[in-house]
Amino acid sequence: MSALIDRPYAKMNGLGNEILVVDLRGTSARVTAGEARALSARPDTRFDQLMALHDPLTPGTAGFMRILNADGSEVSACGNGTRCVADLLMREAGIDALTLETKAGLLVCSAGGALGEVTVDMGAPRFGWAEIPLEEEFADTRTIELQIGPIDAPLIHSPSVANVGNPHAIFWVDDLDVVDLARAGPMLENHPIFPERANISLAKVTSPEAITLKVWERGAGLTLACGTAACAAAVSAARTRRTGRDVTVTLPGGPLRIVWREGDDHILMTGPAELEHRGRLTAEMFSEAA
Ligand SMILES: N[C@@H](CCC[C@H](N)C(=O)O)C(=O)O
Repeated sequence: MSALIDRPYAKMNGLGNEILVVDLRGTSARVTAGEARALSARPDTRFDQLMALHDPLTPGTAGFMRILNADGSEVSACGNGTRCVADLLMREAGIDALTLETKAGLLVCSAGGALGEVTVDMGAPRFGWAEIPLEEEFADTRTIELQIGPIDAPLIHSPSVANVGNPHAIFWVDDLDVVDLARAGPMLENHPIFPERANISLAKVTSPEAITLKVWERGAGLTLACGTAACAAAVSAARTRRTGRDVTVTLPGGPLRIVWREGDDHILMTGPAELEHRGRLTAEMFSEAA
């Protein structure tokens, strides 16, 4: 019998990135990989990322978030999911700022930008090859040479890589449809250079303030938006002098504003969070969980 039965959930989205928030505060329950896959396979609880909300670990924070991808893998960061949880908790408490905690650290969140938008301080990016992590040493991760399959090699190559709480590879292109990301994504996500796999993006710089982006997410596949990919693309574009440090990143689901702040190097991500419906988890939802 699942320990999750009768726990409240909120089905949300951040620019179409499907987020399921499961409230486990006040319990010692933990979502297993099999339970996550079972929930993701259902139309009412389908998600790209599940945000399991636990009691705070650090005093002064609003909660600890365990993050699971649709394939059941646990990860350290999810930008769109963080905005969704922050929005839910700020509305619940009638406040306009709070701090959430993940395996990657503390995230300061505030109601900001346009009405209904949330800003998250995603912290400072990391660029060292071992921090991404990469399998072998690269002195400069602004551009790395990758051996890619014969079909895609002439079309996409030499990505920038960054860790913004999770690993990302950004391929710079003139045309976001130059390769079929649904086909190339799984091969690149599992490329031997990425020992923990990676999120894979195609990025087109359209002005010094604007990037368009398509993302193949590790553990979730093609999604309508990925907040951390937008952050990774923005900092990589600024590092390679393609843009300035304040950009709009437009994903299939819509735009995010990303500011890479001078001084402390922190990335500020601003965008919407939308509540679709609420419910309670039932035994039937886990009948086929492995
Ligand atoms: N959609 C998320 C990223 C979720 C985690 C990612 N798939 C990973 O495995 O690192 C976002 O909005 O950042």
